[in-house]
Amino acid sequence: MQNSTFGTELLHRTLAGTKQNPGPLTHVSVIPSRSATFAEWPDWVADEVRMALADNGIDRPWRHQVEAADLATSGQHVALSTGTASGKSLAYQLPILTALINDPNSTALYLSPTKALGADQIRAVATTIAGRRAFNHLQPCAYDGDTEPEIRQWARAHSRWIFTNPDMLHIGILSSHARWRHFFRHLRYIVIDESHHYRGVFGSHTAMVLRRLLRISRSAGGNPTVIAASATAADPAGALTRLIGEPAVAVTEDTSPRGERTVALWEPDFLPSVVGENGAPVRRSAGAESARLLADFVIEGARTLCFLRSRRGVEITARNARALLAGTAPELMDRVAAYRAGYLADDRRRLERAIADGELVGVATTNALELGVDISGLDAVIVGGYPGTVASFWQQAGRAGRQRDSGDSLVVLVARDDPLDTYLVHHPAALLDTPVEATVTDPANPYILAPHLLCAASELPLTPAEVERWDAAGAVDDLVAEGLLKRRKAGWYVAAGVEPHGDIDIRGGIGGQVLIVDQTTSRLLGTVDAGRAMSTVHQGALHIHQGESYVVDELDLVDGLALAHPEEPDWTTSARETTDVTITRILDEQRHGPLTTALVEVDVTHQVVGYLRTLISGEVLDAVELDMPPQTLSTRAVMYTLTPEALEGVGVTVGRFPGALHAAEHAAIGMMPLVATCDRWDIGGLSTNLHPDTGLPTVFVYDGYMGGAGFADRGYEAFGTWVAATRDAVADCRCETGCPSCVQSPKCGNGNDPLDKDGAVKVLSLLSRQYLIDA
Ligand SMILES: Nc1ncnc2c1ncn2[C@@H]1O[C@H](COP(=O)(O)OP(=O)(O)OP(=O)(O)O)[C@@H](O)[C@H]1O
Repeated sequence: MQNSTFGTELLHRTLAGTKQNPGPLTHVSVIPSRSATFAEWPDWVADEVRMALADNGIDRPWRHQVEAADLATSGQHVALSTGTASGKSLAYQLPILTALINDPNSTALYLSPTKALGADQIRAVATTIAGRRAFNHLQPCAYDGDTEPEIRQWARAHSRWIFTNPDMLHIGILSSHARWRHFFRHLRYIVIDESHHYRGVFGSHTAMVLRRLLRISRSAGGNPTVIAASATAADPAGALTRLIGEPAVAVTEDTSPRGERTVALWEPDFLPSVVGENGAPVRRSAGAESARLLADFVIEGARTLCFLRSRRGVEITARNARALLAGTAPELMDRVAAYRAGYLADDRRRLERAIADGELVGVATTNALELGVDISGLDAVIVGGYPGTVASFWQQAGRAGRQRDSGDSLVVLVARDDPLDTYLVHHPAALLDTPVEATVTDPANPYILAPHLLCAASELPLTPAEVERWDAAGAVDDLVAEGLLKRRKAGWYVAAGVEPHGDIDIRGGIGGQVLIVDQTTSRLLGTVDAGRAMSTVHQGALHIHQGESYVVDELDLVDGLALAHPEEPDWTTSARETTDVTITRILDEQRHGPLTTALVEVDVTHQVVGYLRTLISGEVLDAVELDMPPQTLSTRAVMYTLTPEALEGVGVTVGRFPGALHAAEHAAIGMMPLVATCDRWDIGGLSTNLHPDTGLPTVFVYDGYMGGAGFADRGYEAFGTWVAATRDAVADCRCETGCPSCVQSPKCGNGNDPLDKDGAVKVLSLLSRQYLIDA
């Protein structure tokens, strides 16, 4: 192991208590500390701004802050991509505050993916300008779903810096842009904070909302410059360009100071007496292992944040850590708490203060604390389960370090029972030396584009130049044919009576919605995309809402209602569904000897046939049958075929085709997030030893959204990297015949049967070899 440092010492002391053989630690790296590089204040920065910052303890800017601010001031859209707590806020505050002082009419718009982050940023700005007359007329104000109607009216009339989110921008601002005309005419800057969050379907919707924002502002006479901030973005300039549809430049060199950071990768052991599906072994859960580490770190006096993927996981981990402390250090029990979205704002603020001033030593949290909230300077971060993207991992890791004492810190990633987690803890370079993944968006998806075209046309007539720029001619023709758009001299208008804004749920996905209602109180708990309702809120499904759990009593597809009641069972549910795929169009195809890969349009027909109930330990309680109608999804898929001869040539006999292809498909789905910014629940798959459209053994991996979300396209582009990593993940797993860490899938329609782990390694090796030979 490396030099004795804060992180490695803390690890050593923690490991002293584990008996596992081989030990849980699969890798340790030490990232050295770095000192700050300062720059001079640019001449254009208003004196009042400089003085306000100095009073807030900022005497000199770091170089990257000035670089980004200079670019924005010169009118270039800029993406600032530097580490967590590297002062990205200052980089946009400098040009905005200066512009707002110099031009008493100018305005600014701040967008964040969550309301909590927006609230945090307003507080930061309010603190900076508090008590200074020069800033009296700024009136920064939140404008989101929580803002009272009177305040909204006031904000429209008086605020020069509005803090909102893409949802509100779409439904509450662009839809009534005439009332915002003065604001848009003088709009100088748009901030897109945490811009890597705009990915997949949400990102594609947001991309269209931003294009609409820019056109409305320009038509009102404004000419805003976009400043995007993200702790971690691959190709930040390209990502921002894709998001706003206009050229952007990037600043990526982080010049803020940082303490030494030790990163450890940790794989929990198998549980000796627990049996999973089809007799597979089960590892100790990432939550249970994280609770143990959290308790250990707290005993060592290390201020620790522990990130878990679910709200339920957060509650259980905090409870388990406290239970462990009850036995060894009861005086520390009250210094461990849970934090997640869904708590009341006051409770959250209280917890944030308690974390900041050290009253709380250990906190289990969801990614609610990953975004922006200015909490840093902690000693350790436990990441309980890979958060899905390299970007999120670094964002969470970045909560430790800097500010306090030496700023040295320890970050531990605890693997979950999942092929991607297994792969990463055994291939540290894929996590630690890899640039973060490119965000995937697909605003050209006709199911996303068409409703936004209607919104755009209802806001201002669509011009031929815009239709061309948005590559929307086909979609516009379809909308005209449906009678929703009308062509007139000045462009396209919406037909009378069409009110398109309310039909788009920019986070929910595509298509209609099913309402989830607590039938004991008639309270609306939330909504789910109609296409996903049968697999997520079927009768008997466990539904978690803001940390409270509910069990669904009835799913009424005709009325679009799922009726549930509160219940805290000790099991979770996962739907089992059967799937058929038909190829409707081949978009691109490549032949590599016996292997053919293709990007295709497909119709996927699903039928939910039942669900499994699984105990928190991973043990399967039972399987329940359901009788549900089939439904069809038109989407895009990446697919491959192999000839039977090639499969037999690598030792997979005909009888083993189904198990080998099925296992290879599951693992590939689990590994897709490595190359595309998606979750395994965003995609689905099908494998068959003989597909009617190809006449060959075939595997499909498709986007789980109408029209696709761009994931299959990424899988097709990055096919070589994706299958090679999948092969390694399966081959490296220490189980004998397959487990959830490699080839079992938590949502398999066939109960994870048949699965042939050895066959999958042979198939994946063949794919990898063939693809490389002929690439
Ligand atoms: N030039 C500077 N000199 C000293 N401190 C600074 C400087 N710039 C920013 N800071 C401080 O660094 C801390 C982190 O800044 P900030 O929250 O803006 O970072 P961020 O990059 O936006 O964080 P996140 O990744 O959480 O969005 C704040 O406490 C801020 O006051």
